[in-house]
Amino acid sequence: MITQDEKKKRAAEVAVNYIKDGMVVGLGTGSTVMYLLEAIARQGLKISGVTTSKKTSKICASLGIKVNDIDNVDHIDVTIDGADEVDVYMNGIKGGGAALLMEKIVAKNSKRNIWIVDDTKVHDILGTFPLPVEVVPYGSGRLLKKFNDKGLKPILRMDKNKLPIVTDGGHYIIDLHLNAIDNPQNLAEYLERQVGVVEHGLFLDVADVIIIGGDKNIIKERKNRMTE
Ligand SMILES: O=C[C@H](O)[C@H](O)[C@H](O)COP(=O)(O)O
Repeated sequence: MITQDEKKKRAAEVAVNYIKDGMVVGLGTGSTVMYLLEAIARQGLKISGVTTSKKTSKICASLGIKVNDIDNVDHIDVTIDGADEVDVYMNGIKGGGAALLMEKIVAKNSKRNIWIVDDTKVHDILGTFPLPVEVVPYGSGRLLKKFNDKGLKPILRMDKNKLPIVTDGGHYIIDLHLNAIDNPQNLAEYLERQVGVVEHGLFLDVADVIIIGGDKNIIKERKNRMTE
């Protein structure tokens, strides 16, 4: 049996083959993406990276990976990112590392999105992983109450000093402990209607390819991507 870290690494090692010299590549956030960044640096790939968090920018700087501002590139060829949970429809939950806002902006501006996960993250229905919702600090207490009244089991995410964690965008994160999300589309639409919600971690119809690292790697490809 291989470890979860080894599975993440395997997925990242497959994903790096989708990158070619000269590409503009969206670079996700998290421990799985860390393996990807190491592989990009090791192979000396000449890419222009568009990062999804301060953390990823910092790692790129330390590994010598060139980074460009999202507003200074005219397209993003492919974005490779991790995910916290994926379902059989290739939808997912992201934001466990509080980077969901920039991740969604980069993903939505990419020609192709590839996710790299280990096989422990694949479930029939989303919701095992608490759903992160990024909110404006002002009035976040009202949103907590509203979500609680609706039975969404919200918890404000805290740091080790018991202070609300603050995202790169200056917002808070409320995690919804739902266990099972029967209708992700409905929940996404409800959250998008709430004033004070900046973004949520439901990434529906975003991934074109999911590389699942495990004893045997699995590659899933979306056949018909819905366009907006
Ligand atoms: O906010 C963080 C991101 O959505 C990550 O991609 C996600 O949490 C997966 O991270 P990891 O690869 O560390 O499990």
